[in-house]
Amino acid sequence: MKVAVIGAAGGIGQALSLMLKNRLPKRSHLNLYDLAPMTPGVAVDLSHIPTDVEVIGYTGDDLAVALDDADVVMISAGVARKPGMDRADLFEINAKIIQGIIENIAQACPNACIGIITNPVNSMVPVAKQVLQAKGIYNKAKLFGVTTLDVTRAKTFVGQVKKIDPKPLRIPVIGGHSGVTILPLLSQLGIDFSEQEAKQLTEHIRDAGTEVVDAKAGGGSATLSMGQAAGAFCLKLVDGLLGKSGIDLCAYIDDGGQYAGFFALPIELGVNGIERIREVGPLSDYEASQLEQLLPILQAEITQAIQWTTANCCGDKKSI
Ligand SMILES: NC(=O)c1ccc[n+]([C@@H]2O[C@H](COP(=O)([O-])OP(=O)(O)OC[C@H]3O[C@@H](n4cnc5c(N)ncnc54)[C@H](O)[C@@H]3O)[C@@H](O)[C@H]2O)c1
Ligand SMILES: O=C(O)C[C@H](O)C(=O)O
Repeated sequence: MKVAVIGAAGGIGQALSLMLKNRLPKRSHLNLYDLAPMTPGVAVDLSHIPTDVEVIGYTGDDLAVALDDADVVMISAGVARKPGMDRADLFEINAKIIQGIIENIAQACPNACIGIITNPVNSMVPVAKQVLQAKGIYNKAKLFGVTTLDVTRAKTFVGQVKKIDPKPLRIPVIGGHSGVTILPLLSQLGIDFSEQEAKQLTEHIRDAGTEVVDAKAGGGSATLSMGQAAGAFCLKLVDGLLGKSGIDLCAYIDDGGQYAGFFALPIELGVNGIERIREVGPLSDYEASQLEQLLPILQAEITQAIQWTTANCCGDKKSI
């Protein structure tokens, strides 16, 4: 397996790369790229960990070299928010970064699975789709917005409230990755929640990113929990690509028009990326009302992405 991490010298990139150096299958290759000149040094640092994963760091003009023939590309390149900002405020600056990276992927590793961590995820994934479509290589089974942290948080907070071990919990989190578009399906856990508990937990999961941003007081957003979540996502993707069966997770994917065009859904992974989209299952009345409210918000974020790509890079191509 060859995995490339783009944005590898950043807070998430370093935590993610550490996990991958330790946990990728033997004889894997881990390529790190970041604009930051320290990136080869991050790779040298990691290379002293005794695992059978070769790690090489690239910077400057070497993005295409870092991406060459990658099976999986994890993207955390971009800017993180500060207190008082919404994820959507990062749109302009991060859309240009995603566009550039995806154009390089189209050349260097057109068959790679792509995991987008960069915010706003709700819009960056549709930007990536448009760019891939314009290059004629879009494969909806291989493009993912990484929403694993929402599931991680849902498990942690339910564990805290109910005083139970969070590890074995399986909580689908659907929708998107911003404020009210994050919809944890607590009713599917088989645990009794009062109406107030379900509402408070849902709000806590939705606000958790802002909680970290505020607590870091201008020093960025979640990096360590996200590095761990992105690592878990990537390792599952790799397991699927290697043919392991029963690999499930939730991710923000092309929903084929079923919800908003893109939507976080439970999926099964396989040798070609997304093997199948699983049924969402029954929703409580509260969850159904939240779903209704989030759809127009998510649609607007996707429309913004389509309009931006149409104006900036892919105007002559079909939109979502
Ligand atoms: N999906 C999620 O759940 C989730 C969670 C946390 C953060 N994020 C997002 O992830 C992104 C990264 O967060 P972070 O905390 O790691 O930020 P960071 O500032 O620590 O790291 C970002 C890195 O990207 C690099 N970079 C910028 N432009 C680049 C380019 N064109 N090519 C290569 N590298 C480039 C920077 O040099 C920096 O090292 C942010 O947009 C943040 O909002 C997403
Ligand atoms: O909140 C952020 O800006 C980062 C990330 O999306 C998160 O959920 O922690």
